[in-house]
Amino acid sequence: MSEEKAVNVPAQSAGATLTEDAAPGEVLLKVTGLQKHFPIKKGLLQRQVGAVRAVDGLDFEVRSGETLGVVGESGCGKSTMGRLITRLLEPTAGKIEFEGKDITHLGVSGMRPLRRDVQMIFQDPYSSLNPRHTIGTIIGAPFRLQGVEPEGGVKKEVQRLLSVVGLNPEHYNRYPHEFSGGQRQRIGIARALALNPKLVVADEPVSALDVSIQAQVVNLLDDLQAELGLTYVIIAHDLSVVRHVSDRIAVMYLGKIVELADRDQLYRTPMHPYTKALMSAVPIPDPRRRTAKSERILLKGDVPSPISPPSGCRFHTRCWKATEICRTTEPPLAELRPGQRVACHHPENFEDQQPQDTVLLSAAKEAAELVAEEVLAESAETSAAVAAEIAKDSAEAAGAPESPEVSKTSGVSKTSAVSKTSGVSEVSKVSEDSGDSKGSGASEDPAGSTDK
Ligand SMILES: Nc1ncnc2c1ncn2[C@@H]1O[C@H](COP(=O)(O)OP(=O)(O)OP(=O)(O)O)[C@@H](O)[C@H]1O
Repeated sequence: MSEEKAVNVPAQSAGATLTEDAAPGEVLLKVTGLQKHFPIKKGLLQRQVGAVRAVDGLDFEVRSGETLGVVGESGCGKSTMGRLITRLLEPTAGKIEFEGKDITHLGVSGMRPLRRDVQMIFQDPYSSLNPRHTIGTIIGAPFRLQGVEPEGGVKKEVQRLLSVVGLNPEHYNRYPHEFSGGQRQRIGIARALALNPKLVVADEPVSALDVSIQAQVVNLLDDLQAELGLTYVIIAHDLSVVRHVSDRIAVMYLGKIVELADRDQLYRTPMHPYTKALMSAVPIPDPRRRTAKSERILLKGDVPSPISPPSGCRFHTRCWKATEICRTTEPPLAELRPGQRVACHHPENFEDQQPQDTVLLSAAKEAAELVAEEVLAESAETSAAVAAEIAKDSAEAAGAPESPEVSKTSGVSKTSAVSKTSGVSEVSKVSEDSGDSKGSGASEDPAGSTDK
């Protein structure tokens, strides 16, 4: 029996309450200037000699009822961010507000009510469940810790939660090792839902699971959200998981958000070169498009160390568009389009923000060798087209005669975009065929039949 069957969510029992406080769309969580620097200590006196700048100034909001996806390469600070907003870690600086209340430095007693409202689902369903406890004990633990007595008793409520996540309530007395990976993650989800939270932070909830099981757990999370009005922050290392579940997506690079946009906008017109590179690594499911020679951007080298991140734009050491200003000046996370914020001097699919800066850094020239020529040509074309459209719009809005304005503005951007990119194209030779860069074996859930 596959787990698929189990993805139905029974109606809530009379005793259970739905999240009612924040109306859908209202800001539930607000993060401002959030930082976490882990000190590096050395010597007998344990003197601080530096710091790992895991999270280095995040600003974002999570609205009630939405799913915010957070993506980025390993080590960019996603998990640290998740632990900060659930207050499992103390921030170095910045502010976290939950339902309008400042929770940044709440103590143990102040945190008690918040522990009910904000829950976390962890990546590894094998190590996050105590092997010596029955699943009844594991899922019932939050009630005991919070001193909550659910209507009908803990056992009844745990059994209800088991059926909510698609597991057999009769398996209350079984141990974690008797379940498959997908089922264990369902147990983790049931535990997270026990206290009827408002915000659930899921840190790589499916990356430890087989591909076939991943979709089932993602569907379960989706169904639970619709049924219970949950708000999610879902952390993943690539875009293939979050693209199906997120309303908005934040792309992180070296402790910072480089792009934050509505999901569809991000997929249609990514603006940060790093987003574009991440997207080009996602396998294309459409077999007709698979055969076409698709552009794939291979980023050169590893993510730089968060102990001493690069100056200016942190991505400049791996970006094929980087110019001098990228090395010296950090671009702000600016809303260049409604619903799309990006931190880039030379964004994709948009007017160049620093058109006067056309000389490529040598690192950019090297990176360009890894970027397919088609990507560079397309990038120049779309940037020029968008620039022309923006110029046209603003000319129309100003009521000015169209042609002189348009030709002037688009001319500037077009020249800069083309010259910059054509400079790159000269050194770009590589054109990659599409192909899966990731993927674990798509084997069946070994113990799927223990479900029912
Ligand atoms: N407790 C800690 N002490 C020191 N450094 C830490 C600690 N926790 C995380 N880091 C460092 O902070 C940086 C960000 O780590 P984090 O786990 O948040 O990244 P991530 O994007 O979630 O990566 P992954 O997907 O591999 O978990 C990494 O360089 C990591 O080594």
